[in-house]
Order: sequence, then structure tokens, then C-alpha cells
Amino acid sequence: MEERRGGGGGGRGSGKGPAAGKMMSLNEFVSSMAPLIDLEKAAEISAESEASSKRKERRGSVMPNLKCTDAQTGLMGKTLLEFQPNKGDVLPPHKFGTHDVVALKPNKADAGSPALGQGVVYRLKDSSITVVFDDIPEDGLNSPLRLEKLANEVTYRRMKDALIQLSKGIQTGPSANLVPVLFGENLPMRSKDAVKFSPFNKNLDDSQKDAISKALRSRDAFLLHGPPGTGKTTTIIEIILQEVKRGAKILACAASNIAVDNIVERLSQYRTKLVRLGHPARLLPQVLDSALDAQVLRADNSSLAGDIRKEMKVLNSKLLKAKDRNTKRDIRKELKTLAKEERKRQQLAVADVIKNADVVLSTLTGASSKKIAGITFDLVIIDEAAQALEVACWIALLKGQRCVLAGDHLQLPPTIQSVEAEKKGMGKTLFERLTEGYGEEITCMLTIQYRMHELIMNWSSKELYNNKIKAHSSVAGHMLYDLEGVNKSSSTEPTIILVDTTGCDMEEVKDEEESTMNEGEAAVSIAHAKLLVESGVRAIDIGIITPYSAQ
Ligand SMILES: Nc1ncnc2c1ncn2[C@@H]1O[C@H](COP(=O)(O)OP(=O)(O)OP(=O)(O)O)[C@@H](O)[C@H]1O
Repeated sequence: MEERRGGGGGGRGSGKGPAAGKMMSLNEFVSSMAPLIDLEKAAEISAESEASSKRKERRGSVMPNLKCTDAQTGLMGKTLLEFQPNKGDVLPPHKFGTHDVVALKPNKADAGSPALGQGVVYRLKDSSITVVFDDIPEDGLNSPLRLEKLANEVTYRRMKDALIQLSKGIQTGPSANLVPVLFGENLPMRSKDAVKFSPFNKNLDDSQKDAISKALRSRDAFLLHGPPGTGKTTTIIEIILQEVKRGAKILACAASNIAVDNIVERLSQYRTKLVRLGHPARLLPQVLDSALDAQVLRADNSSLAGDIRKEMKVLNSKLLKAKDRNTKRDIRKELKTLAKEERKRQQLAVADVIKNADVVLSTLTGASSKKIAGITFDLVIIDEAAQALEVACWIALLKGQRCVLAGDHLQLPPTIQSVEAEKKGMGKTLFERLTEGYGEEITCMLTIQYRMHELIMNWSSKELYNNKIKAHSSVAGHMLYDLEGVNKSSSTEPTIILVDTTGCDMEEVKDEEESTMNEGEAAVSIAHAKLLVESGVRAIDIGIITPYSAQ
């Protein structure tokens, strides 16, 4: 049995539901978002590439004058190149991070000149940077080189593609029933009876169990509202396990690689058949075993492909030695047939791994991978959905019949670079839009938090969550001096210290990139951190956060 939420009326196939009118229509969404994607793309590209080479060096998005010091094959057959500075022992100051997409160019090449290769940053040390390339750049590696951080244009193309698909192909696609609900044309539905389940995680609290039961009842869209530390990811893991148990095939996504890896890591503790899509250089080492490339390498079809490659190597050396034209022609023909067979075997191996997986995990943009094109998922789960652009969510949502979005729209929204795109609504998330449109009909909020002392929690609980959050007894009164080796002192006894620096002659200044800093306040933070270390707190357990990079 099924019931429709929102008080009878309207509903699937019967025209507009009551939510229509207050929710944005599909047409409005598509026509307003398309130009905003262009604005955002232009903002990112101009930030990265319009600056002069020297300015980019100063900003740290170009690393000049490097030498290639090591080349290795590894990481699932890909090539790892290590670079070190030509002058001195340490890399210049830079803003490169692991996972960044970079272009390798001759050091003196013009700004727009073609790259020797494009890769992903794999490892960073003070003295070297290691980049993974799918193919080894053929030449130029012996001369001075530079690396340039690239703007990620692919992401914008994928978002545009999702918009195009959304505007035309939705009547027949996997998400044909979901789309009208997410645009307020049909009302959300759920099965009439509560769903009973036997949890895999025996520690779940009542608010988590309630949310899981409601998610399992939902026939289309469900929102899991998780304030900080309330076990949103813990709850998602249980939803995935319960859905797999009842035979669902799931696509689990998040905007960032790190959030996806977090789910992979926690899910790997159970016996779930899962596969993680994405470039191996972008994955945490502890999830590499779940990576598609790793599973493909272990597959039968893949070892057949390997045998074919060996055969091709032998033929290639024969070809080099062959003198007779006819022999050469025959070898080339055979090589062509083998190459075709090798590609087919690789594709079969990939398709097998994906077909056998109950849970496929990727970033939202990664969900546009050809490897899962044409696959329908029973459920699409998006973690950190309140920090993801709605257009990016659609890349994944178009592949699913139902969705669970987990997040907290009362925390920070996604970062938008273009001021105009932000003003025109690009940062409004699907999570927030659905919360406004359907509210509690499709939402469940987790209410017990497992991270903060209750004095820290009280402010946000009161201001943002209607006083509904309770601290679990394991954390409600925990103190720094409860940690092993930490003494009671004036710095470890207080739960919160607010330092008012007004009138202390601590003025803000701007650095050359117009980023703000305040040396006096930095000194206060450092002094406090030192006091904590003197009281026995491990330096590695202290975090210092500031809103500006210069600070
Ligand atoms: N029912 C529970 N019993 C005990 N500990 C729990 C429970 N649920 C969650 N936790 C713990 O609380 C912490 C936060 O959980 P989790 O990472 O799932 O929350 P989250 O809401 O996703 O976090 P974030 O605020 O970072 O988004 C973790 O250390 C987790 O092990």
C-alpha cells in the first residue's frame, strides 16, 4: 500500500500537486541555471588563467623550473612522474594540492601552448611533487619543465549536459517518476506501513532508527537532516546496508572525493559488493582496493586483455625487424585485430565489475562516467547534499528512481566564485529547496550529537535547531583534561574561551592578494595553542581555523 503526502489531492499522473506554485518548475530551473553555469565557469577560468604567468607564479598556481627526477609505473598501470626544483632543495610556495588536475609544459612555453601531458597530483612533499599520467609524455622530459594548475572545465560541461538531459529526456529515463516530485508537480509518496528492520549497527539511537525507517518507506525523495556530529554518515551507511539487503542497486555520491571515500571506508567494514569510480590518484590509499581500476585488474577478462597485450608486444618487435612489405602488412593487420579484442576485453571487465556491484560510489561529477551510462539505480544517495550545487546533483539523480539526500542546509552553502551567479540563486541547494517545498513531509532530523560538549552545542541548538539537539552522555560533559596525559590548567579547564581583541591595537591588514590578516590575533591563537601543548594536549589534536588564507 502507498500513501501520498501533502494531504490527498494532486499526485502522480494527475497534474499538479499542492506543492506546485511554491516550488520552482523544471522549466524555470533549466532556463535560469544554464546561464549561471556559464558565469561560474567564466569566473573560475578568469581566476586561474587570465592572470599573467608571473602573477600566477606569485599566486602559487604555476610551479616553474622543475626537473623530472623519477618515472615509475604503478598505481594500476599508470605512470608516476616525480618533479623537483631545478634550483634549491624545496619547491617554491604554491597552492597545489593532491587531486588537482595539472598540465605539464616546457618551462619556457607560452601561456596558451599545448601541454606535454595532463595528470593528477598524487603526492606532495617539501622537495618534490609526484603527478600521475595515464600515458607517459613522449618527449621533453629532459628539459626544464613547469606545472600549471588547471581550471576544471569538465565539471561545467557535465553540469550543462545534465541540464540538457533534464530538459528533454526525462519522461522515459530512470528518474521519470522522481523528477516531477522534485519540481513540485507530483506529491511525494511513501508506503503506508512503517518499515521494520533489523539494524546492522547495533548502536543506532532512536532518531537515527526513525530516519532509516522513514527513508525505507519513501517511494521517491527523502531528506536526512543531520546537524553537526549527529551521525548523518552513520545513518546513511545503515540505509545503504538495508537497501542492499532488500535487493536495491545503489549509486552513492557526494560533491567531494573525500566525502565519497569516507562512505567507502565505512561501508567496507561490512560485506557489501561495492565499487568506487574515479581516478586512483584522487582516492585515499585505504579505499584503493575498492577502486574500479583495481577490481578490473583482478578480473578474468582483464587477464585475457593482459595476455593479448603481451602478444601485441611480441608482434610489435617483429614488426620493427620485418623487412618484407607483405609481412609488415600482415603483422599490422593482426595487431589491429588484437587491439580491438583487447579493448573489448577491458570493456567487458569494467561492465562485469559494475554489474556485480550492489553499491557504486562516485563524486557527483564522476557519476557522468560512461562506465555507468545506461544503468538504472533503484536509489541515488547524495551525502553532504546541502553543500552541493543542485545542477551537480542532477548528474547523479537522473540515473535513479528514488533519492535520499543527506545534509544540513543550516550550515555553510556551496562556494560560488561568481558574485553574479550567487546573487541569481546558483548557491540555493536542492536540499534547501525541497525543505522549503515539502518540509517535514519528507524530512527527518537527527537529534543526538556525538561530538561536542553540551555548552558548545547549546548555542547552535538554540539558534538553528529549535533547541532539539541533545548531547550524547559520552560527550555532554567531556573535558580536555579527561584526555590521557592532559593536566588540569587554566587553558584546559574552560570549555569555550572568547577573546575580545577590541581596543588591543590589533588591526587587520591586506596582503598583496587582497586577503585579510591580523597578526595580533594570530599571536593570541598561537600563544593559546602553546599553553595547551604545555598542559599535555598533543599538537596533532589541535586545529586552528581562520576564514582568510593570508591569516
Ligand atoms: N548511535 C551512535 N552511537 C555512538 N556513536 C555514534 C552514533 N552515531 C554516530 N556516532 C559517532 O558520532 C560521530 C559523528 O558521526 P558521523 O560522522 O556519522 O556524523 P556526521 O553527522 O556525518 O558528521 P558531520 O558533522 O561531520 O557531518 C562519529 O564519531 C560516530 O562514530
